[in-house]
Amino acid sequence: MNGQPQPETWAVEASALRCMRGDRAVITGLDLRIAEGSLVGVFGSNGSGKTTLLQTLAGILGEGGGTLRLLGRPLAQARTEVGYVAQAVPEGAYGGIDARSFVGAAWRGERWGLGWRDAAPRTQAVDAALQSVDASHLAGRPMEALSGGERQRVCIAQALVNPVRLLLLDEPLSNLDPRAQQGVLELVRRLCREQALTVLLTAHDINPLLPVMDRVLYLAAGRGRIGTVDEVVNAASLSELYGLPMAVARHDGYVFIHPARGFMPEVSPHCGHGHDHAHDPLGGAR
Ligand SMILES: Nc1ncnc2c1ncn2[C@@H]1O[C@H](COP(=O)(O)OP(=O)(O)OP(=O)(O)O)[C@@H](O)[C@H]1O
Repeated sequence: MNGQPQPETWAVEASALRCMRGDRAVITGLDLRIAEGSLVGVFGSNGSGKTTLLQTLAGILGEGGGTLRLLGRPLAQARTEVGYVAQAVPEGAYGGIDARSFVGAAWRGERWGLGWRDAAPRTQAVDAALQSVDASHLAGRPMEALSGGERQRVCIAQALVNPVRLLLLDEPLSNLDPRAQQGVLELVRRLCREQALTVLLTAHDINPLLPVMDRVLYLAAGRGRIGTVDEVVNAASLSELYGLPMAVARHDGYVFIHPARGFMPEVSPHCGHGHDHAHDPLGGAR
């Protein structure tokens, strides 16, 4: 792509991948190659399968067919090097836990119980994870008392408490104001650069990601297309993907995507996630 040398090991390599919800294929055939250390924005209408894809890559949902390799290995062998941050949990779901305990709860030593021998490595891992997201000062604060942006940082720290190389973030920008969104994106960009971490990040609005992402993955109608913004986000490419005539307009550095004869609210730059998308004409694969 773009004449760039191709890496020997892809962070994500999928061919004809099917992603399932129960017995239903949400994504019917996805070809994907993502270079290590890249930041990929994952977009698509409500129900197009963004969460399903991330949960498949995280090994939470089983694959329904095709091939999938992560970090050069079959998913089962790479799983411990994959971190996943789910969509925001409802208020009150943290049960009074503080940020340090929240991060530490994911440390893999917890699985076998915490003996005195494990306490020091766990403390070190938690401190390092909080520090890597500039959240050391939040360690003693209850999760419930954090702002949305602070909480998102701590959630990312939790995913980094084990030595991961692929980080999957499901809508980390939702319900954040533009400044907090920018803070999270700068953090993610830095993690890619400094730790060679590969990040897939789902979002509804492409615009905040334009300055930071290396590749766009657009999902529609059970399929997906990956490339640079210019390669993917244009009328011809999206029309083919959706199977509908799509229009892409650029104005003042913003990108607007909508059906050529309609309205698709979730990709407006001002769209948050707090309103009803039920009339979205471009819902995912049926
Ligand atoms: N727990 C579930 N059980 C069964 N079907 C589900 C479940 N979660 C999602 N689905 C279905 O799978 C399809 C893909 O959903 P998914 O959440 O992956 O889409 P999405 O692109 O992340 O959507 P959104 O933008 O609304 O978060 C949808 O049709 C949805 O109804």
